[in-house]
Amino acid sequence: MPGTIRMILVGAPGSEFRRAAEMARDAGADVAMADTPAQALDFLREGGGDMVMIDVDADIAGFMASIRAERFTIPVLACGIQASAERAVAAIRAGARDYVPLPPQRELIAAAIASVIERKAPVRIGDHPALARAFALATAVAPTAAPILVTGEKGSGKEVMARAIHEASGRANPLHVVECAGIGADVLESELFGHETGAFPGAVARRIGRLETAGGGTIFLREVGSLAPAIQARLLSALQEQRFTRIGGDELVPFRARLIASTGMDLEAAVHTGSFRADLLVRLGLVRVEVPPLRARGGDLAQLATHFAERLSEADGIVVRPFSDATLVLLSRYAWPGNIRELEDCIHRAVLLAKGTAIEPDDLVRSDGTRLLDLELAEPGGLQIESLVGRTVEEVERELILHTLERCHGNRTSASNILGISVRTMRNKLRTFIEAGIAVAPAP
Ligand SMILES: Nc1ncnc2c1ncn2[C@@H]1O[C@H](COP(=O)(O)OP(=O)(O)OP(=O)(O)O)[C@@H](O)[C@H]1O
Repeated sequence: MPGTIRMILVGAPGSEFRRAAEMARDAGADVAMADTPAQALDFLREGGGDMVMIDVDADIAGFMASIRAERFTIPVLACGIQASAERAVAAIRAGARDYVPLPPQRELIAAAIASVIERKAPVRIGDHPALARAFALATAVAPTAAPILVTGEKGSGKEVMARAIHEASGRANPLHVVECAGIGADVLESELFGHETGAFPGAVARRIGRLETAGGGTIFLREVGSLAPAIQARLLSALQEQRFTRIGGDELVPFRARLIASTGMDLEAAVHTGSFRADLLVRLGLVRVEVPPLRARGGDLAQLATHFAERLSEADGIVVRPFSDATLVLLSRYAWPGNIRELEDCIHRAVLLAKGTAIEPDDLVRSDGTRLLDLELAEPGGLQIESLVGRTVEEVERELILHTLERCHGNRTSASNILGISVRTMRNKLRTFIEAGIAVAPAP
């Protein structure tokens, strides 16, 4: 099933553990039962995994040390039958992310899975033409093996797009999501390519990497612009040769997976500064799908806000309140630099804060505590044509470009998308502005 997660359950094969495994399967996980931490490590080395649930009585500290040494980045939850609070706390101190009591409760197991792995149901809200065009392109190329580069601002829905492409591709294996930002280069290299025994001091056994476990499935590289140069070189070679070697080995492993990469960066600029390989960008960006920023998606905003308000109210057991008209206006005037993720968080806070019959402007608060009402927001459609009379087209165009760029926090691709011009045209215009000594918002 696309999106299935692999959970490794470590503990004595008693009935409570079997029951927990059944519930995890019901919650959508693919469960492998390991009797010991050593067997769990073998499972991880051979087939990878998305989360581990381990008996609170097992040597959790030792297990955590092993997975760190072997460069696994996997969330671990402790579980146990009538464990004392001290044991649960000790497990968390040893590195477990949470504690789940056994006998298992269905909701707790489901919540544990959902909290650790953000299993995003492929809900896709929105039908704005810019998004529809992006989906149409993505669907058209989905069945091919061509790599796809999904671009767009932070939180705009690039992973949602990648999941849609994967589903439309008909590839049976789950989507393998690999986070490239904020992870050490060594750890990421093992995660992707695997390693052989003795490849580095902690490599006590062979590990199979994502490129191998993915088989003929799809690998989604989030924030590909963060890849270290050595990994870029390895990845390029894997794409060119359709095979690769594990770290420290010389066996050639076939590479059959489809690659989807996402970026919120201007990769052309990264190529320019030398932090990203031009040849890799050509390979990865054979097909580009641009996810538009939320502020450019018109009516999608109200649709998404309503969807989140309903879903989050229900999840929190709160009565579903509609948005007042003033709230809808305020939502449409804010620029949403964090895009759909920011909208979702803001609506969640509003759902919790609202006390009246509707969600009011007062209930819209940013994560830093600022009320949207207190911000100076642009009036949609507030542009007075009269104010333009007497100015040259060139002047107005320049102002429009510079303001749009500023609202997009310097992101050239997003700004050109909103303006309906190519990135190349945008760059040429910006060059002429800079040459004329006009300040231009720097690229993010
Ligand atoms: N069309 C959509 N319908 C409903 N929810 C959406 C849609 N697009 C995005 N979301 C939600 O918005 C959030 C951000 O989406 P996603 O993770 O795909 O963004 P992203 O661009 O990949 O983020 P990042 O820049 O951090 O990598 C997620 O919670 C996702 O479920």
